[in-house]
Amino acid sequence: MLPTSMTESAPSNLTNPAPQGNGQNVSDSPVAETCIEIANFDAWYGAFQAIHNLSLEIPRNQVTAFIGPSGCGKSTLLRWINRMNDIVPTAHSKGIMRLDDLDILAKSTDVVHMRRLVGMVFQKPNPFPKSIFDNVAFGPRLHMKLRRSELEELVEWSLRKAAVWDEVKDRLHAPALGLSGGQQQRLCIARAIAVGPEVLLMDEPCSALDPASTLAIEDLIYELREQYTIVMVTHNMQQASRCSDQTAFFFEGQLVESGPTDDVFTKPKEKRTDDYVRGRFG
Ligand SMILES: Nc1ncnc2c1ncn2[C@@H]1O[C@H](COP(=O)(O)OP(=O)(O)OP(=O)(O)O)[C@@H](O)[C@H]1O
Repeated sequence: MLPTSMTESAPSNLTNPAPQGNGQNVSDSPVAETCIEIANFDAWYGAFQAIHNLSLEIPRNQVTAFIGPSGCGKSTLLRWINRMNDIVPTAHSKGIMRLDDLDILAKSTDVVHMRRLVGMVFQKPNPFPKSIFDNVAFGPRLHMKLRRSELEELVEWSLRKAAVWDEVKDRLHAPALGLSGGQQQRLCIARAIAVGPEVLLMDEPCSALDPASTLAIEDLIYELREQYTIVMVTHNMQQASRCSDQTAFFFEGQLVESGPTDDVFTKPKEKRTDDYVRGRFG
């Protein structure tokens, strides 16, 4: 059973602080609905093709892990899902990438709006050099018109959801950079969910953390999928098997196979997957 803080719904009078999808938990539904559709997707850096004709459906309210050896294109794909590669001048792509009805790759898509729907958490926690409160309030101040009391309510809701409220509630106006690495990463998750995303992208979110903080973030990821669709890049096979529902294995810019995590780990269809998950290369 989830702790109270994780089951509370968002403050009712706020503008879209909760996920903007249908909020349906996949465990109530026999067939997972697709949240992100990727079809015939190719991506390049200049003339170098980093992703080849990749098609994948990412189910709603599940954790999907991207695994594969270094340089196989996991981060490239993740970064296209919220157009982070727009800032890389040589990066270009073609194919289909949709979040529900939103065409992620279309030039006409409002990237600021899209990034509200698709939040990102990075390898190294990257709080702003501001207070804990101001980190979480940053997005809502930019996107929502809230009264002070509403903003305070939303900051508390987000910090509770990210399972860090109890540790920071007495020092909300202290610098975020004074928190431990694990607390900073949970703060970054709170900052990401404060604007009401549907999807959380996580690029090796635990790689800079100690084992105890890693377990805390893994528990959090698993619980957050009740409300968000999560896509996580990880090099840690135990982590993928502990906290993902679906796993996609990439090799040299291609998707080798994807499916329920148990199947990919215990009865993979492809020999390359079997070799990788058993640690024979990588
Ligand atoms: N900004 C860039 N400019 C040029 N090439 C890039 C750039 N970013 C990534 N690449 C190349 O694209 C390929 C895929 O890289 P990517 O970072 O997506 O792999 P990855 O699977 O996430 O690797 P890792 O697990 O090491 O993070 C690699 O060959 C990489 O060198």
